[in-house]
Amino acid sequence: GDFEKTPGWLDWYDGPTTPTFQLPAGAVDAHCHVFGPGGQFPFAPERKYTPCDASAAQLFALRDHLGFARNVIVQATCHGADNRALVDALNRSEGRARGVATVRRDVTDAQLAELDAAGVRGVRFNFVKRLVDRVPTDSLEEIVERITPLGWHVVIYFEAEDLPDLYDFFSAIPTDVVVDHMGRPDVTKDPDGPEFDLFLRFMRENPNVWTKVSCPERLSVTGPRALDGEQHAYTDVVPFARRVVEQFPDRVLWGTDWPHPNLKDHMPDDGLLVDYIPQIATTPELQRKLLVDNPQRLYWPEGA
Ligand SMILES: O=C(O)/C=C(\C=C(/O)C(=O)O)C(=O)O
Repeated sequence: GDFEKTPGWLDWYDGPTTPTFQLPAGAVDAHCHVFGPGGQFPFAPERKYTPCDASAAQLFALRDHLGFARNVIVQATCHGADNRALVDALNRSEGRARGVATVRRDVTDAQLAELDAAGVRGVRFNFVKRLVDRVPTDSLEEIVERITPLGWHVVIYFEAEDLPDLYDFFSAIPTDVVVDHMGRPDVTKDPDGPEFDLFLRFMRENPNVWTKVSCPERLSVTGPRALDGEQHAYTDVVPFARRVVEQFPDRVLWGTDWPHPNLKDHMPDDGLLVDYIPQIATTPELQRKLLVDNPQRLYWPEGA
């Protein structure tokens, strides 16, 4: 059916510039989504927003335009635990995409096997209250038990204020754990202050924990322009992301987050977002780890 977009919805940026920054060969966009198309893959009744359509073909066209070789496609909450759009995109990717799904505790072994065969390599646990209703921890623990034999990992999306309460639960997850967007730090705080140090301590104490250093456009308070007018500079986010890349160079990932759900005040040009990367990964070696080696090790461990 036709789905009315959430009022004020910002569609993804049409006609992104060609990045100035030359992505290294084999670069992976390790965090992106597909939405519907709603006529073919209906959005979930329990969703908390209704997006525009954003197809696999459009995602792969952006991949090629920006110079990425591969994608990791993450199930968006607007599709709930209905992973059909994700599986369809993986099937269309000719082996160039892997997936992170959303499952419920009653998922069957056959369904897990089907997701694994399509290229799913992890599940996502979302704790952002504006996106999902809270899932009881015992359900999540049961899902972890079910996916561990598959060699899958757990992607977690939470807000920094919730990390203290979730710290022990996250630290007990036995698989690899990938944090979306650094756990959304409050970038008005001191990057060397106690709030961000809790996240850095979480990474120090748990060598199985990785993080995406993506989505400056979600975290920035100063906005896309630097004082000198440079676009997509997100200068208040850079110190946080640089610290993570330099302290944990082998456990960081990056993604465009296309098609950028729930942005309110501006829609980034994905070409300029790619140009942001050298500000947070400042050497070719760090860029290769962030964009090639790390996502390859986690999502294509079998090799190229
Ligand atoms: O795309 C992101 O990573 C961020 C958001 C949304 C989702 O992840 C989703 O709906 O699955 C958000 O902060 O609204």
